[in-house]
Amino acid sequence: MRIMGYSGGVSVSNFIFSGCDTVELAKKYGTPLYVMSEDHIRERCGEIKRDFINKYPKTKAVYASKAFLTKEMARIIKSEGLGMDVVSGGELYTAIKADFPMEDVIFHGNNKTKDELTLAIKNNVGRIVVDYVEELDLIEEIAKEYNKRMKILLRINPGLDIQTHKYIQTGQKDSKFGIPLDNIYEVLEKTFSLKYIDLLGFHFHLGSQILDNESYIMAVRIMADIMKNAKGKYGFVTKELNTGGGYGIPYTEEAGKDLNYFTDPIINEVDKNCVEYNLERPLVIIEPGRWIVGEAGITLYTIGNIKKIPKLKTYVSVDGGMLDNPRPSLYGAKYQAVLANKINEPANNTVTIAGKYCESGDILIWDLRLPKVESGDILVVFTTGAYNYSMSSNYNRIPRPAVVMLSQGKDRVIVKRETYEDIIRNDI
Ligand SMILES: Cc1ncc(COP(=O)(O)O)c(C=O)c1O
Ligand SMILES: N[C@@H](CCCC[NH3+])C(=O)O
Repeated sequence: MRIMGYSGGVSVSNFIFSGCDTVELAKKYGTPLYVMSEDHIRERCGEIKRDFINKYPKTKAVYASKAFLTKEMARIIKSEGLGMDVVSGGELYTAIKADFPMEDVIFHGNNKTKDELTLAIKNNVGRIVVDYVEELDLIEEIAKEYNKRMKILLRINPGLDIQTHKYIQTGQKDSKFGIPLDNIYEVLEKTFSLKYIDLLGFHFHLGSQILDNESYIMAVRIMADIMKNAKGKYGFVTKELNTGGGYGIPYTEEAGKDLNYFTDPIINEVDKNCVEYNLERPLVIIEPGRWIVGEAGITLYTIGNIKKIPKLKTYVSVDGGMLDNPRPSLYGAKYQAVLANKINEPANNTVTIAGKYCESGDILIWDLRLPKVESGDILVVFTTGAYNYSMSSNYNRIPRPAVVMLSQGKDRVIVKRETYEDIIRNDI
């Protein structure tokens, strides 16, 4: 695997991440502990600016905040000059509270509630991405009430089955997301009839953890066709084309991909089609989430129970599991890990890393090669920056871990560890 941003490499005996000793972090903050590298996040944002925004005219990048969002993360994204994609009232509220510029926020969702849309419209979010025709009426009604004209994009379902886990595909025809190709013109006509809605263009999102770039090329062709027809039929000029996110990252054996691998073919295909159809090239937007934060995160655990089943398996239990990282149990996702305090010892043993929750499916890693494991060792699981903290839960009434941010060898807490009091806070 590619260990990006793990600057500092390996010390004498402990694993160093982003310039900090992970065993010391575990001692200082306790475990389980989410650890994020601000240096890595900023490196990724830098790559986006260098190889996309500054390389091509009329481009914009927004961070898909569902991957990992806290107020501090919103401040980092703001300072990097990227926009933000939110998908719920809670994500939007976090952005508001972090003073994120609202004109740079794009609001998505396949079933946004009236309250959520009202919050978005009152706060002047930059774009609402409309997922279904009736949503137009709801936006029109609220926008009229607040006397605002809302800028929108239409989310098109391109009907493409891409290669990724079934649960994280979104652009296939049989999906809850987006307007089916067959309904586009009826939705367009409805949009043009509304007074408080300003249509800027189209959006697609194919899915997540995509490792090829062909799917994006195919989707752009489909969108170009829509842009051509919208111009031909209605004289509508597409000003913005949002090509979604989904760029895959290495978890175990996969090869890491630079941003260019995805974005160059997207831009080339948009340019090519616009020339061919005689269309003005729209602003091209990308929405990566995982690619920005996935490899920026690790999780630290302390090893407890070691259960050896003779001639079968060794279960090594950690003090976290499916609550802080539901991806293995949801998607069969695979992770790589090492013992932070035995980084130079040979990995001669095969063990299965189990969580501490009351579910047999609470397994973090099957058949992991590790040095001789002892209770008290610190396990580092890599690539947990995306869709771990953001998908964590309180099952079994267990408090969520803290999140520590590392920057240039210094650590700071950006989310406090939950307490038992937090768990019962809203109980009556
Ligand atoms: C609309 C939209 N944009 C962007 C993303 C970001 O996806 P990823 O984190 O895979 O880049 C998602 C999540 O899949 C999404 O639903
Ligand atoms: N939660 C998913 C990604 C879904 C992205 C949202 N459409 C994952 O962990 O891979």
